[in-house]
Amino acid sequence: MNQPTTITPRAWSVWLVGLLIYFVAVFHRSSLAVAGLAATERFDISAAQLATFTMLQLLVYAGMQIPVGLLVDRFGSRSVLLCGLTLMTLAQGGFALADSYPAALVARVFVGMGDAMTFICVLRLVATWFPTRRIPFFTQLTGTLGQLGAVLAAVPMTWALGHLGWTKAYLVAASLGLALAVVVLLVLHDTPSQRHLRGPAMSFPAVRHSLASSWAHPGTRLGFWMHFSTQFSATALSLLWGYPFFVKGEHQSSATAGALLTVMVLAVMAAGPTLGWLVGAHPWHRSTMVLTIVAAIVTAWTVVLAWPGHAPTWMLFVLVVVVGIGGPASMIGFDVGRTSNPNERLASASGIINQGGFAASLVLVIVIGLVLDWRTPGSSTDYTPSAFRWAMSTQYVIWAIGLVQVVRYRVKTRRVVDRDELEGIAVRSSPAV
Ligand SMILES: N[C@@H](Cc1c[nH]cn1)C(=O)NCC(=O)O
Repeated sequence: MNQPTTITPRAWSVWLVGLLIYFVAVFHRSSLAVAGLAATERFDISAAQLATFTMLQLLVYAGMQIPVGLLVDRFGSRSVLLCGLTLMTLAQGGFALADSYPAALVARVFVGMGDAMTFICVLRLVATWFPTRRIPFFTQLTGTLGQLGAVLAAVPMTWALGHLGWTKAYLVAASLGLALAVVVLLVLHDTPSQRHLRGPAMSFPAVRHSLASSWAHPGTRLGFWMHFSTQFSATALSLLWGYPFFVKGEHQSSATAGALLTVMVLAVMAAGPTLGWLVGAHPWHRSTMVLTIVAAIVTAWTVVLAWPGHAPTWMLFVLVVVVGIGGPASMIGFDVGRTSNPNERLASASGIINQGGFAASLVLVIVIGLVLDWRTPGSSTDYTPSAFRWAMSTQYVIWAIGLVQVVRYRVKTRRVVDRDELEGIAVRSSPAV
């Protein structure tokens, strides 16, 4: 399959449809964040049971990445995207109608599964439909614009829950998927010349060989550890702990806590395209960019956590901007995976890499909860600033592991990658290393 040399109108339409589906997936994934109070009342559950929704979703998402990557390499993006969209739509419909906690948990598991089938498919479409030198930019743009789904989940969903009630609000959300499925059927082709791209049949030895070959390349491991090190802080803050940390740990008002989380999304928007351009122009320095960004995140957290009393509001804004940049920085991992694997292993390599950040986020979300409970007397959830300081400091362990691994695999990858060839990739057409 030849790489296109220009961006055709069909490439734009395929990308827009893929982006819309990813946007809807981020919307569904985040749609519980503003419904916490309504959920505790509807299902009569505690804060810990509410947090279980988020953990379960992250667990399913991370656990599905490798199987989904293999499915995309075997059946193509179009088929897997349709399957994911159908799952998300049905599951969100089920969540709308669920009236017990177990039923709601089952629905969230399937939302997580459908969500897990989205991003890797879109990455594969970008890598197939766009000229090689444009891939890093459009990959970043996809990740960045998709995050707007979280904004849609915050504002209109709050309105819908207040005005339409739980069932109607979630049913309307679910119906987005029906319209999109029709668009996928009409518009989306796996490649410029094929509606469906089918890879070789999957036998157990073939799957094992393909995964082992991807993992054996130090570039795939470098991508994994890059993704692992960069995004967990932003994910843990945006999905669960940001609001309580700012309000209870840093004595900010609810309005300021909301503004801080919104600014984090704006930082993602601003940083994504810039990083996409930088990665396309300087592929040899991708790991240096990641190391610099992680160092900045660690520094910002250290200033906030070491500040006597609670940190000033301006410093918290600096924190969310720097932490937010970690989201787009994690996308650099996919680019390293792309230039380290042949096309037929691209999606499964992306699946391996995508596990990194979500596994780290899941561990952090759980550990923060455990440390908060440990540092708070009795069974109260009235967490103190000191308890939050302990809990947030656990991130240092994850950063330390991630940074050591990024440095190790950067050295190993640079040994097997030819710099001229890699930088040539930015202007020629065939991914090689
Ligand atoms: N790091 C995210 C994407 C991102 C881009 N900018 C901020 N976040 C990622 O890995 N995404 C996968 C997904 O399914 O969302």
